[in-house]
Amino acid sequence: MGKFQVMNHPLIQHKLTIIRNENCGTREFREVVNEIASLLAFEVSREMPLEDVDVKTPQGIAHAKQLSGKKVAVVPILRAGIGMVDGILDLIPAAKVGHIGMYRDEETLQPHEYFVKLPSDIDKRQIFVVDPMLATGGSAIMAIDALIKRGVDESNIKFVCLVAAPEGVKALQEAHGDVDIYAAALDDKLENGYITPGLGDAGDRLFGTK
Ligand SMILES: O=P(O)(O)OC[C@H]1O[C@H](OP(=O)(O)OP(=O)(O)O)[C@H](O)[C@@H]1O
Ligand SMILES: O=c1cc[nH]c(=O)[nH]1
Ligand SMILES: [Mg+2]
Repeated sequence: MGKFQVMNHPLIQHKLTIIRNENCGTREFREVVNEIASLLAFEVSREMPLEDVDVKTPQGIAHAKQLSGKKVAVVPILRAGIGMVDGILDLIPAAKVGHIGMYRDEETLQPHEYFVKLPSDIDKRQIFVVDPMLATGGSAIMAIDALIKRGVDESNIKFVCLVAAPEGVKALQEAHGDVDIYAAALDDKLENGYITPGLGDAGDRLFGTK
């Protein structure tokens, strides 16, 4: 069973407070989302496997460590997930980036897939699916369905978000039990499909629409 973890690092919590504020403008929102994404990637990457390696320094041989696990792919769920990509690439610059386009019907809250473009070796990579918001869970579930359809094993997927609703966590765990879920916060509830208190519409706040 995959785990659900709230990342309580003080810098993550402080920065999340900044973007929750309704007076935080587009420029600052965009900047701080990337900063939080970096910090989340730092925390999540603690679990990456290492192997021993000897390296010749100017002074001798160091018995050192290097990453030994799968190469990484970051897969943002469009649009809002794009806001987290640069922050993660700052930390894992060699990662490839796939995109899954998904919009939620405002009436039914059902997700609709409109774009999928992934690295050709996606099934061999450690995947971080990123989206600031896990609300009903529909978009995350459908995005992960799209990866599984292309040969990805659920256990190679980590879902990283900023704010999660209890309803979304439950739905995602029920649909994809082996996916680990990481969030900066677990909020109270959904109201009319929006996470409450949440931070509003992440896509609109990132891109200055509406
Ligand atoms: O868990 P869910 O109930 O599926 O809701 C979460 C989704 O809703 C938002 O995207 P939206 O559909 O607003 O599209 P956008 O990113 O293009 O703004 C958000 O970025 C998630 O993708
Ligand atoms: O609260 C929410 C729910 C879904 N999508 C958002 O951007 N915000
Ligand atoms: Mg979306």
